[in-house]
Amino acid sequence: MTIRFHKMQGLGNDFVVIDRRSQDFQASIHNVSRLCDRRFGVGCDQLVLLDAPEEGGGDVGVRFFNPDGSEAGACGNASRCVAALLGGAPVLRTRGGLLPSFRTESGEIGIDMGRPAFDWKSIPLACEMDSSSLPLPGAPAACSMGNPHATFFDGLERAGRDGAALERDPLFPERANIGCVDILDRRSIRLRVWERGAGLTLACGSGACAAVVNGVRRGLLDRRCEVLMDGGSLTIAWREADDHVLMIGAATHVFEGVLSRDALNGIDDDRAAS
Ligand SMILES: N[C@H](CCC[C@H](N)C(=O)O)C(=O)O
Repeated sequence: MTIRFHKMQGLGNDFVVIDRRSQDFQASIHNVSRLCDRRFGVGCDQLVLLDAPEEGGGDVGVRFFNPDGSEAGACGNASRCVAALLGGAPVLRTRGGLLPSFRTESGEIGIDMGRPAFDWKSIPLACEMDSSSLPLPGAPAACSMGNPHATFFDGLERAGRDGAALERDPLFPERANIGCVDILDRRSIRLRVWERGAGLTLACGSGACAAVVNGVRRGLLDRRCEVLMDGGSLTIAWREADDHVLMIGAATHVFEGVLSRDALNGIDDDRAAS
């Protein structure tokens, strides 16, 4: 038995996409971590599963899993890859909500990432507090884009230096993605993200959305920004009319593959992640 997959990347943030509308795949913690492993499996920053939309609406159900087996409610770069893979302008049903997609004249892919959330219970944070400035060194701002993000505005270095500890700070009961910003001007920033359950990546789409939103909240950025990351750049616009965040950037299909189920041994592992 084998499993067909697509390998895709958005600004070097790379994904394995498995369409479960035509084949079985159980997203056990073991299977996810083995498949994401760059030596024992295919290797990727996140595993992306496509399912029938069912009652949730949208054209396709999309779920995102980190290499540690944890599930993420949002994944911006992977959402653009799924939209590119399916063609047209599909509406993705994610745990973070329904995400419409579109294609620009230049061939880039846009995703409406919906509204950010700032209240402590939605992010979530450990207790009630002002999420625009957390009681941590560097006073980050926090928000949810369907997944939790903390954004620091004092340079890129913290991501690699303190990301692992900050991801698991008790302030974040579901952990957090840690974004570190170097402001170039009000309409352009550099960003590096230590991703929850994945570590440093070359780019983070939901992290780019969170960085712009948090920068606007802090009076540091305009609502439309170019976000430059190690793997490439995204255009982010936080629309005033409806509070939605639009993300536009590249998405690339790298190859199609066939995975031997032997590679996953324990495929029917009963520790199902979902
Ligand atoms: N690479 C993704 C973010 C993954 C978020 C995941 N690490 C989480 O647990 O929230 C992106 O482009 O938005």
